[in-house]
Amino acid sequence: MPSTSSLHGQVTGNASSTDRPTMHYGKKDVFVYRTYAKPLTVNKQIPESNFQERKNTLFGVDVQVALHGEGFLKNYTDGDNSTCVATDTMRNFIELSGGKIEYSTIDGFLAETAKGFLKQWPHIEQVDLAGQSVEFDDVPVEKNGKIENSGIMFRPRKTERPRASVSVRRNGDDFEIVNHISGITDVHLMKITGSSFKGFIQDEYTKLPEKEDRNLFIYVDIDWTYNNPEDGASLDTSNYVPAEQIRDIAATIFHELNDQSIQHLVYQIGLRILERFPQLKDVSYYTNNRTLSEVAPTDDGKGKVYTEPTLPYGFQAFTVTRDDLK
Ligand SMILES: O=c1[nH]c(=O)c2[nH]c(=O)[nH]c2[nH]1
Repeated sequence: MPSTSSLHGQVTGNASSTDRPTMHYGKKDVFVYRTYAKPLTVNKQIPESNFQERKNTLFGVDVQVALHGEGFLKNYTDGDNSTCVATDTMRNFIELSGGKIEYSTIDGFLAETAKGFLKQWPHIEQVDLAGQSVEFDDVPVEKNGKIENSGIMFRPRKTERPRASVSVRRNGDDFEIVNHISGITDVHLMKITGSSFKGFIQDEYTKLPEKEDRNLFIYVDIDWTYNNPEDGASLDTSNYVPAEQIRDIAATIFHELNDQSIQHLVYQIGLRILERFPQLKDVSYYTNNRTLSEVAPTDDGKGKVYTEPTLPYGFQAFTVTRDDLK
């Protein structure tokens, strides 16, 4: 089950031509930080977002790699390491790749790095790479009487981190992207009014009261795929959909919809995303319900006092596809 803290896209699956579907190995938590990477600029303005540019002055990513190939079998069966690429070597390769490629997205960095692995070691059949952004915000400081972004000083941020995963497979002399998912993790949004939850099954197990109006606090991970994986995973970003625009669509729909449940909300967000971006194939969610527990109304009658919700938390998973738009 995915969690809000896990790396995107588990690097598993049957990719080898052997009949050993689980044979793969690699390294996780390879951190790459690059200063002065290429900026990502917006391709299409949408009404829900004023996002213009991801400057990438400090680009950080937490990478996971896995290699597949029949050539690795003898490492297991014979203790013969002659084909073994040490996982420490993989780590070095990824870190150095961070400075060799002109990428502006995690997706582009991962896809090009995967191709680099296939070029460097001819017995590798497939490379899976997953990466989750390590986000830094430019810190506003006083400069000549005005508050402006520092440009050289940053503070880390734990939420709203773009992520991607790609699998690149050798196909003769060529390389083929066989899987690509783009996403954003840990979008945390709370709406203090304008959400309800009622009409659910009432039986001898039901304790939850119906709510005509509740606060709704969700942690959501959103992932999307492209009709053509090259649009999302190449260094040319002219058809790329920035995670910031997806995040802003989610917030706008949450704001404007009188949602009947989290299920109702995520479906509407998915429809809007697919409407705005025809190059996308589908949008998937994993939500976590962190709705605050109500303690009491305030004495002045204007507000309410809440406290943290207690375990366990509910979750929802759903994929909206182009068929849902019809
Ligand atoms: O939006 C919600 N969906 C549910 O399925 C659910 N179940 C629950 O207890 N609270 C909620 N809220």
